[in-house]
Amino acid sequence: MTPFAATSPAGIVVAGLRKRYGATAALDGMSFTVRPGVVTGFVGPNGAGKSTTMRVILGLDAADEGTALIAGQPYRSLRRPLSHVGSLLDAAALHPTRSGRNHLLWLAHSQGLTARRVDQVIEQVGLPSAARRKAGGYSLGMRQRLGIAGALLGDPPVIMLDEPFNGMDPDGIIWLRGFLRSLAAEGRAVLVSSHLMSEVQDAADHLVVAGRGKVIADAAVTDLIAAVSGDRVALRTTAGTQALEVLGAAGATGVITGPDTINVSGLPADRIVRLLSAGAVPFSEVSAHRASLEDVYLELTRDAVEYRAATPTEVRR
Ligand SMILES: Nc1ncnc2c1ncn2[C@@H]1O[C@H](COP(=O)(O)OP(=O)(O)OP(=O)(O)O)[C@@H](O)[C@H]1O
Repeated sequence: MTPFAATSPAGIVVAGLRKRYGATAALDGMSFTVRPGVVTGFVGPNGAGKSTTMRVILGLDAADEGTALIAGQPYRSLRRPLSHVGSLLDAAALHPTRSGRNHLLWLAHSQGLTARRVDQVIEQVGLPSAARRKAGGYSLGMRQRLGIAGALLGDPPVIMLDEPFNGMDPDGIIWLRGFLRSLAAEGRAVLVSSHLMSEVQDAADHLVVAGRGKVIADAAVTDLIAAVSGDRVALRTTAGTQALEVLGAAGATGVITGPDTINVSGLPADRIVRLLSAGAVPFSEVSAHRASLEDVYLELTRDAVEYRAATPTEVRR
């Protein structure tokens, strides 16, 4: 191994990418890192700059400013690129009269890879029964699987998939989540984009949330959920006034949300239980509020959505 290879960072490092298309700033300082052994979800509303970032990483588009490196090198200087990074950008980009297997053979031969490797990846993505049929007749879900097989051909340490859940049925989605996790468990750096948070749920360990060409959050999924959940605790009690008095005296604030429900902030759930018990205040439930990934996404992207349908009130105005 050369000293350069030994010291170059693994995975993907994107730093300060800027790109304009006329008046549109598609990328406005996009920066993040995709680490080995981790599935990084790349999410954000339509037009956030996810596809442009991926195209720049793959050298298909040039940035006006900034750098995008794979294992410390720009894509264009990688020798035998399929063995460094596997990608799926557009599942529809297929020769319709060629079979799925022939499509992969053509890709493999261009990189000095064997037919045996082609059959291995077909097996891995669950496509053996369809591999010899014309790709033009494939459903979008099957095209996604074929595209993922192509990304795996060179057994690369970095995998990058743009909207791979698109068009997949529920079984396919469950399969892909597990598959992405297994690729990361083998030590690969996996970047997967989606404009739907629900798709990357249970697949990504880390999230890069993009909006208007830059990163608006970059954190572990568990940290993001904790931050958006806040310290709210849901309390169910028939003695609301008494509960508010006891908890208020200990520094908490409460908002009555229903006939026997209160949202409490400022104290952890176990302390609330102890205080209510000590004050002989009856209660039937105390539960820490846990935000869903969907809540996290909506909270973070509220100001970054480029195309939002007018609400009925806005229409009436
Ligand atoms: N070739 C192009 N010519 C002009 N504008 C472009 C081009 N490619 C992207 N854009 C614009 O750049 C911005 C970012 O687009 P991009 O496709 O990267 O976003 P995205 O996050 O991938 O969105 P989506 O989820 O819709 O694919 C958008 O405003 C888009 O209209």
